[in-house]
Amino acid sequence: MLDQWLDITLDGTPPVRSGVLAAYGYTLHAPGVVEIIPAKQAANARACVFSAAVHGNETAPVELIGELLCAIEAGVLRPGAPLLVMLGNIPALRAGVRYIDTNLNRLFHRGLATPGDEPDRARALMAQVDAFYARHAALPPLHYDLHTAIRQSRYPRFALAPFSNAPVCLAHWRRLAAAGMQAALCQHRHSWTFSHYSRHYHAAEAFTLELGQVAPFGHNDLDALAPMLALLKTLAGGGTPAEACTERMAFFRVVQEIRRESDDFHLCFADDTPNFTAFAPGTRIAHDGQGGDTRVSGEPLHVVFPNAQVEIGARAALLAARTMAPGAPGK
Ligand SMILES: O=C(O)CCC(=O)N[C@@H](CCC(=O)O)C(=O)O
Ligand SMILES: [Zn+2]
Repeated sequence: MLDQWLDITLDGTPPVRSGVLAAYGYTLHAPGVVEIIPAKQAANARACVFSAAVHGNETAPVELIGELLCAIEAGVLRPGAPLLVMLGNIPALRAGVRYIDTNLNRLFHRGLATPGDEPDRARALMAQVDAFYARHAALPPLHYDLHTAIRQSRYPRFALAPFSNAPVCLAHWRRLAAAGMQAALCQHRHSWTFSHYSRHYHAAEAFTLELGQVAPFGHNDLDALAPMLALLKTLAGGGTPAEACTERMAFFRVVQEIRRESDDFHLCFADDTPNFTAFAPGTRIAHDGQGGDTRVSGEPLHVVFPNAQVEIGARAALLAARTMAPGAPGK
């Protein structure tokens, strides 16, 4: 069943809703939401949420989670931790597009009152996460929301830490370094993404993980993601993840968010500029008919997720400053 989970989700016709095997039980709680409960919970187990396809055209994370579920189904991986696997935007996944009406990854807020299919899906996903963490309240909560980026990147694999007053534990960064993440970006304010939801409302170890560039199914470089798959398997098995020195990663903090305020908006650099490209102080980055010009001030800043085509009022780019690696000598 688990190895056909993507097909079942896309067809919308699950043959069975739950099952019990020797090593684990599973329950389909909702379309695209499956929970795996180990027969024997490991001592180091965390309550693990792995989500993918919050943007429907980001296929590498779906393939990666498919590999994980196949390993469990084949008996190669014995679950040792409760695991909630979620596919975010199923209609967008079917259509191979980022979203249908609005960006699902801006809607994860308990006060969300907007009507519509994507807001309804955000409410359903938030409720599933709440119920899962409540069922496993004795375990540390963890949420990896897996994505791929629209553009090329100077660091193809990078982690975003949602805004929080509590710093990220050094061990969490060290795990991501061992899993092949090449950079980290700490958000400077609430952003109402799915990983932010778990961090903000559940104090989970939560990250958005960018795992390369958007590509159609079958065109993703899963070899580059082998260390990340190993981390997902270790967490699902309830094991102790490998750690590596944080100096392997480049660290950044967001200092400014550029929003598109009007139709008359453009970015002042080439469309193929990779994520994390640095711009010197004084450089004009964006022009908006309503908001005016945005220029780099103070220190060189690195542009991340530039996208002039976003909805009016939405984030069109982040500007980030380089910081020291946490735990590096001298810190
Ligand atoms: O490449 C892009 O422009 C967007 C890739 C993407 O979907 N990124 C996430 C990041 C979430 C966060 O800011 O934590 C998003 O934009 O939702
Ligand atoms: Zn995404």
